[in-house]
Parts: sequence; structure tokens; C-alpha cells
Amino acid sequence: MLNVLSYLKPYRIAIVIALSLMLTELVVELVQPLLIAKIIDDGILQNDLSVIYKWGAVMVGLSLLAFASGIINSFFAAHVSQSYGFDLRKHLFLKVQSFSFANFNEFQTSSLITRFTNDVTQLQNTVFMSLRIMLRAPLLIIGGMIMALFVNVKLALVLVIAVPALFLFLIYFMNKGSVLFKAVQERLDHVNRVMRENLSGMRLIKAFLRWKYEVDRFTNANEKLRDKTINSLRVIEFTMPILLLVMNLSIIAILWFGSVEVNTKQAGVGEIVALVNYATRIMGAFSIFTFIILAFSRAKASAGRISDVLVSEADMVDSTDAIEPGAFVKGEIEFKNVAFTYPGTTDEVLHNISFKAKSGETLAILGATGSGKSSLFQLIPRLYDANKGAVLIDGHNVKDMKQDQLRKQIGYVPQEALLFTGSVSDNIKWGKEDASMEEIVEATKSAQIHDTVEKLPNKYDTLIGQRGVNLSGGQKQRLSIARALIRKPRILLLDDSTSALDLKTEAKLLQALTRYKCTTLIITQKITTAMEADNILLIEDGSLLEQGNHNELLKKSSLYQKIFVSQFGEEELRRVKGSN
Ligand SMILES: Nc1ncnc2c1ncn2[C@@H]1O[C@H](COP(=O)(O)OP(=O)(O)OP(=O)(O)O)[C@@H](O)[C@H]1O
Repeated sequence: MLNVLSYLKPYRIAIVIALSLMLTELVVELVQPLLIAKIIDDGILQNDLSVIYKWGAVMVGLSLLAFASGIINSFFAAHVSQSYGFDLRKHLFLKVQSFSFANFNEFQTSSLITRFTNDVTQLQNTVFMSLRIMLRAPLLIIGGMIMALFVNVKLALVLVIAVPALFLFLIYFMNKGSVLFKAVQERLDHVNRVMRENLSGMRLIKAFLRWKYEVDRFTNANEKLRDKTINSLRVIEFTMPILLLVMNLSIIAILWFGSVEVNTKQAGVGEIVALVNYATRIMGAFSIFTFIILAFSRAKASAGRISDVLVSEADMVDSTDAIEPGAFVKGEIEFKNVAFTYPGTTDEVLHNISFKAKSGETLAILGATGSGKSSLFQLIPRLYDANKGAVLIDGHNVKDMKQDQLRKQIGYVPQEALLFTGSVSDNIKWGKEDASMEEIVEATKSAQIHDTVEKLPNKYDTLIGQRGVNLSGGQKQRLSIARALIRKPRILLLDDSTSALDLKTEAKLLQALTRYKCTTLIITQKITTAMEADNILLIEDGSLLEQGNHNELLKKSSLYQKIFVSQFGEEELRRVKGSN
């Protein structure tokens, strides 16, 4: 909580001004009953009009002062709360950018979205309310009691007993509420998660006629959110009637004992009126306490959730003496006895992998689905760190390099071609912000997508829908390749990125890649692609089964022969072996 509140520091002057103005309003409110008592006792009961005029004018003047203070206070409260929300979102965003995938395992995406939006808004509103009314309520209660004691100590004892009891009662509910509202936010996370999965998988849902299942899943999550919220509100609900009961009983007690005091001339009517007035104001302040408990309980839960993200240590940070490979990287890749287990899991997915790809070479990686090919790729740009052994680039362990310098040298095309909302050229420039139109065209020509882009309605300015919905799978793949090529990387990683291309286009693409002279690693299922590579790695169940070029593997690897036969037939294998 303190961690999250520390973001208010830059606004301390504005906060002090807002609180001073709020205190001005409060003082006026506390003085009013005293003035009323004076007007009744010294003016009305004594038939002295001058007293009525004089204190009446003071009351009007003070009301105007409170009015002006209220308006200026609102201005500062809005400024502070909005700026605070802005800063929190910014710091959360920056923090999340520094996360490794291991960090991401800690927080689900839907939960992060709820924290960025709902939780920040909750805190922002609480800050606004605190500067406007929330702090005013407890101060009004305490100030009201003190003033009541000042007016008549004996009668004010009623309030001295009732108010602290109510305070303790409310604090108990506040703590209880905070636990319950944390659970509400978790349910909200769940609703967001279901909604997110549903919206991103809409095509699949329609194709598999799964909408009814999805509606049920959403209804279930929604019901759980409703029930939990109702449950939490229930705790808060009966605080209000109890408050009213206790305060009304206090007022009756003041009137009862007050009438005795007036009869015995130990108190004036004005004093009783002032005390009842203080009691009513205290009751008003207490009644907004229910709302305050609600807001603070939610804010406390939200602050905890935001704080969890902010204090979470990014586990992949550059060491202070990290090497800067800069532009000198040759692009030589070496894996030395590498083993890898995904964070938070126990099964090793890569075992003792060793291989080398010399600068400018092309290396194909073949293996069954789930054998660990993509996992191996992710260790090169350090999306994850190897648990054993070392991944070396130009002889340096990637763990010793500056991450951004390392990644600058790598063009990575992930298995799922992900595009962003924006134009075709925006998406390609994503790989190099300052790329010229010539560079864009050069990249798209190499990726064999230039002709297709030229046929789009607005060519390079054609807008791509969310995640590239208006493009075919092969078009998305080639645009992703163009995005990687525009950086002229020293290392190019293609994770099954040519799977949707026909053989002719793929051959042209591979030919074009040779011009880039980068070290290229291609995960592929196609023998035709592997044939073009200088070296082929055969991966099975996370182990490197065999390596060699096409001809070598055809001779020595039964698995490679099997893959070859599955794509070209027994006869072709016999023919090729015979001609070798
Ligand atoms: N983020 C993750 N957390 C935990 N385990 C994972 C994660 N990603 C993949 N795995 C597991 O690691 C193993 C290797 O997966 P990987 O994606 O590397 O295989 P692959 O050979 O690239 O498969 P495919 O050809 O289907 O893409 C699989 O058993 C998979 O379940």
C-alpha cells in the first residue's frame, strides 16, 4: 500500500493546498452550529436584532468562503488524482515491459489488464474522494465531538460514548471488506480472461460451433463475479442502519438530558440546538463512511494488486559489466551442452544440446511437434535463459550481453505471425522505425510479398485489421519475415515461418535470404527447405538426435529417411540413395 502511495509524492504541494481548502470548509461547518446557538440564545431569546444581523452576516460570509474553497479544492483534487493515475499506469507499463517470460508466468494477461484499468481507476477515485470528502468525514466527526464538548461537556458525553464505538465497528468492517473485495477483483480477472479468450478465438468458436459452451463459460464466470460482489456488499449493507440507529438514539439522549438541563437552567436552548446540530452533522459524516469503507476496502485490495506488479523483480536484467556486441556481431551461434526447463515447471524440455552455426550459414531444425524446436529458438534472443550449459554468440555467452544490443542483431519471426493494427508499412517499420520506403520495398521484395502488397486497395497504406484478420496466413507470414529482414539482422530465426508458402515461393524466398548473408536458423517440417541448409539438426524429445547436411543425414539417419519417405515416397529415396 505504502509503495503505491509513494507515487503521490510529486503532488505534495497540490495535496497540501487541497487539504487546506478542505480544512477551511470543515472549520466553517464546525463553527456554524456555534453561531446558530449564539443567534438563538443572545439574539432570538433576548429579542436583540443587532446580534442576529451581525452573526447572520458572519454566517453568510463564512458560507461563501466554504463555497469558494470547495470549488478550488475540487480542481486540485481532480488534478492530483488524474496525474496520480497517469503515473501509476506509466510505471506499471514500464515495469511490465521489463518482465521476462518467467515474470509473465506470475501474472495472467487478463489480470494485468484488470490491474492497469480497474485497479488504477479505483485508486485514482479514492485519491480524489480522499481530497474531497473522505478525510473530511473523520475530521468532521472528531471536530464535531470536540466542539460539542466545548458547548456542553455533560451533554456531549453521549457523543463521546457513541462515536468511538461506531468507529471501532466500522474499522472492523473495513478490514473484512478489504479481504472480500480482493476476491471480487480476482473474479473480475476471471471474467476478463474468459472474454479475452473468447474475442481472440472468435473464428475458431464459430467454426467449431462452440458458442453455447462459451456462453455457459462466460455466464458461469459472470455469476461468480455477481455472487462474490453481492456477498461483499452484504457485509457493508447493514452498517448503515446500525449507524443511523445509534446516532438517532444519541440525539434522543441529548434531547432528553438536555430538556432536564434547560429546565434547571444549567443549559441554554441554543446549546441543545447546537449539540443536536453537531450530532446530525456527525451522523451525516458517518453515513458517508459506509461509502468510504467500500471505497477504501476496494482501494486497499487494488493497491495490493498493483504493488505486487511494481515490486516484482524483473529476473532478466543486464549485469553492470555486460558486453555490448554492437554492430560487430558476426552472427556465429553455438549451443554448448544446453538444458532448459520452463520457469515454474519441472520437466526439462531441452537436454544437453550442442551445435554450432558459423557466420552466414543456414541451419535447418527438424523434429516432431513438441520436440523443443521453438524452445531452443527462444534461448538465442534470451526470451528465456538456459538452465545448464551456454548459448554463445561470437563466443560470448548471451547472458553476458546487453539484451537490447543482442536483440537488435536478431530478426525473429515467431511461429504465430502476429501483426498489429496499422498500415502495411507501419507493420514492416516496426522492425526498423526510421526505415525509408526503399528499405521497406527491398524487405517486402525479399520476403516475396511486394507484388501482393501492390495489389492491396491502398498498397503500403492499406490498413491491417486487428492481428491481421484481413490477410491470409501466408501473407501474414511473409509480412512478418519482411519485418524481420528490414533490420538487416546478423541472425535470422524463422520459426516454421514458411509453412504456409507454396514450394515455388518458398524457394524464391530462401534464395533472396542468401543476399542478407546472415546466419539463418529455420525450423521447418519440409525436406525441400532442409535440403537448402548447410546443416540440419534433428531434434527428438528435446535431444539432438543427429546433425549433418541433407546427403549425410539421408545416409546415416533412419528418422531423416522416414521424414523423406513421408514427403517424397520410398521410390524417390531409393533413387536418391542410388544416385549418391
Ligand atoms: N511456456 C511454456 N511453459 C511450459 N512448457 C512449455 C511452454 N512452451 C512450450 N512448452 C513445452 O515445451 C515442450 C517443447 O515445446 P516447443 O514449443 O519448443 O516444441 P516445438 O518442437 O516447437 O513444437 P511445434 O513444432 O509444435 O511448434 C512441449 O512439451 C511444450 O509443452
